[in-house]
Parts: sequence; structure tokens; C-alpha cells
Amino acid sequence: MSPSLGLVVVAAGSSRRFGSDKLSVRLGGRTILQRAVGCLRAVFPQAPLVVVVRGEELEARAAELRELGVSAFVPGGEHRQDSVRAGVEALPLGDEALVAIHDGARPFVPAEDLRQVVAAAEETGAAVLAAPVADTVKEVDPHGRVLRTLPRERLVRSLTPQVFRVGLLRKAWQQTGPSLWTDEASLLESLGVGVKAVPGDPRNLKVTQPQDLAFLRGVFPPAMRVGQGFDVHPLVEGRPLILAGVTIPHGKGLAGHSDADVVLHAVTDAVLGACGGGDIGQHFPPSDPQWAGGPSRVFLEFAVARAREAGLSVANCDVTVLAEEPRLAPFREAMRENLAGILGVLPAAVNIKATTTEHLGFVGRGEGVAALAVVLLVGD
Ligand SMILES: Nc1ccn([C@@H]2O[C@H](COP(=O)(O)OP(=O)(O)OP(=O)(O)O)[C@@H](O)[C@H]2O)c(=O)n1
Ligand SMILES: C[C@](O)(CO)[C@H](O)COP(=O)(O)O
Repeated sequence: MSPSLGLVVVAAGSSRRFGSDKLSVRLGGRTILQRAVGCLRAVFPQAPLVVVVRGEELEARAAELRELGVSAFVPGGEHRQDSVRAGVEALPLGDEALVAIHDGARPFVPAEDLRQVVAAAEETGAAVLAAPVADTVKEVDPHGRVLRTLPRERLVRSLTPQVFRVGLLRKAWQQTGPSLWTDEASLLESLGVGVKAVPGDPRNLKVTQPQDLAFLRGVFPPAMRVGQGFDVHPLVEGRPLILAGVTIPHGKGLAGHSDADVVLHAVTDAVLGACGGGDIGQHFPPSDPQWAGGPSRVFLEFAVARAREAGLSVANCDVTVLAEEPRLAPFREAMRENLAGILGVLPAAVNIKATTTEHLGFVGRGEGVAALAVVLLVGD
């Protein structure tokens, strides 16, 4: 039995007005296209879903959307309406079925809006989501001279999804010539088909220009992940004391497999912790001779790269060093700058504190140095 509802997301545009690939921009940790497709998939988990993409992006988009149960990716056409047609014709739908057509550039559709517009189309054969107009709307001539003010109470902005009986669309495509339509509702209207406007959430915005993102970043706040790290190394004769990559003159230094930079180790664990990347020993085991005596910045660079792969970058880092001696205040700025450089942030986003333990415990007896770190990662 063929399905009663199919879904099409059009994503084959050129983002000309935006200036770069807008559908790949991340909002709250997911791309605009992932969010647009995800809105439909969440409400209709079983419906066949076609995503129409630019020919050269077929593979990349398939990878990007692999968890969303897309039935097929098809190449788009020159205009949005060509892409819509390619998507609808790729679905296994009879004339009586409904198809919901959605812009890949609209990342926010409330589930209830989607259910309402489909329900309206079941009744009428053609329905679109539509938002009220808040401004006074005027018609102007090509020179910008106002011709008239339109009656605002009867105006709405046409959104997507737009839902139609497939047979109505097929008939319309047969009957019309090469005219351009900015949406499928206008195509049907031109043939006298009644289209129901269903009130939709005004936050269902189509990303068209870069400034549209400012609004949507409020709808999808960035992901925030916090991580903590802790490390200890023994203080011994005959080793340099290296903290946050800075060599500090002192009679003793820290013992360890690498350069034993206790600060960088604690920060590495904090970054790994924040992005769910395990811990330093897992990635750089002390049993592996290649890290013997090596600089610990390699470990932190690895952790930062790991976070970046997850779409996260460092917002700030706070470190506490526990050492009875030497006094670290004279080296604090150098340590801060070095650490900031590795984390890829300004020094103002890094804070280094030092404290003794009042002669208590292994730190107090001068047997070792400990470091605690907290890192905040933010997504884009
Ligand atoms: N030939 C086209 C043109 C547009 N679209 C899709 O239709 C939606 C609405 O189009 P628009 O916002 O105009 O996107 P772009 O065409 O990418 O933008 P621009 O006109 O600025 O190039 C977008 O999801 C876009 O990817 C499409 O699939 N095929
Ligand atoms: C379909 C649409 O999103 C409804 O408002 C709009 O018409 C698309 O227009 P565009 O020029 O393709 O961005």
C-alpha cells in the first residue's frame, strides 16, 4: 500500500543572498538543514522523506543527515519550484496522498504547527502555514514611491511546510507553462484552487540573509559543556619545573613520563571531560615510549582539536595550582598567555591561581604539585 503522506525538504539553493552555504551554519550544535529535516522527522517518523540537494553535495548531505531516516536524496533544479517538483516526483505517492513541502532554510517548526497544517490539508487538499504581519505594509513603485497601504489585517506571511494533495500539484504542473512561483500555494491559487492558511509560529523564519541568524541564535542558544581536570606529580631533584609550558627556575622539578606539566595535564582532562572525550591516560598511555619526556602541549592540542570536531570551542579556563613553593606569581602572566595560545582564546579567558596548602599534606611537605582545572566549551 502506498503511503498517505510524504515529506520533501528542498535544500538545493545557492545561498546567494546569504553569501555562503547557509544550510550548514550550526545553531545550538546542529546545522540549519539538520534542524529543518529533524522538525519533520520528529512528527512523522514513518513517512517517506526526500531531501533535494545540489548535485555536488549529494554525498556530504547524506552524511550530515544520516541519523534522520532520509529515504532518498535527489538533485535539485534551477529554481526552487524545480527542486520541489523533483522531490515530489521522487516519492512513491499516489494522487490521493498528501505531500508536505518544507524549506531546508527554515530550522524551526513547532510540532503542533506541522500537525495542524497536515490536518487542514487532509480536509481541504491544500494548506500552508502563515504568520501574521506586524508592520504596516505598503506597495511601492520601482522608484520607491508609495502607491498604497495594504489592509494589514488580511495579510499573512506564507511559511513552510505547505501541504498539498499530490494529484492537485501534478495537475497544476501539467497545466502551467514556464512561469515562476515563489511557492506552490501561489501556483494552485493561480488555477483557482482554494488554499487554507493555517496560523503558524512567527519564529518559523527562513534564513535568507546573515542578519536572520541573530534572531535564530536566540531560539537555539549555543550548547554549553563544562569539564573539570585534576593532576598531581611528585617534586624531585634533577628535573625542570614546567608549568603551563613555562619553565620555572627552582631547585626541583616534576617527575613523570612526559615533561610532567601538571597544569597542562589538568587542563587537558578538563577539555576532554567537557566534550566527552575520555581522559589523558586513555589517549597518551604512560606505557607508550613516544611520549617519554615530550612536551605536554601536544596532549592539550589534541584535546582542543577533539572538542572542535564536536563543534565546541573553549570559552574560558580557570586553573588552581597547589604548590608550597616556589612562588608562582611572577610567572603567572607567562603561564596564562601560553595556555591561552594553546586553547585558542585570548588571555582574558584564562585565569591561573596558585595556593599553598598551609604545610598540610603532600603538597605542604613539598613532595609534589597538584593542579585543578575547570573549562567551559561552547558550541556554535
Ligand atoms: N533552485 C533551488 C533554489 C532554492 N531551493 C531551496 O529553497 C529554499 C528557499 O529558497 P531560498 O531561501 O531562496 O534559498 P537560496 O536559493 O539558497 O537563496 P538565494 O536565493 O539567496 O540564493 C531553500 O531551502 C533552498 O535551499 C532549492 O531547493 N532549489
Ligand atoms: C516558499 C517560501 O518560503 C514561502 O514564504 C518562499 O516563497 C521561498 O522564497 P525564496 O525566494 O525561494 O526564498
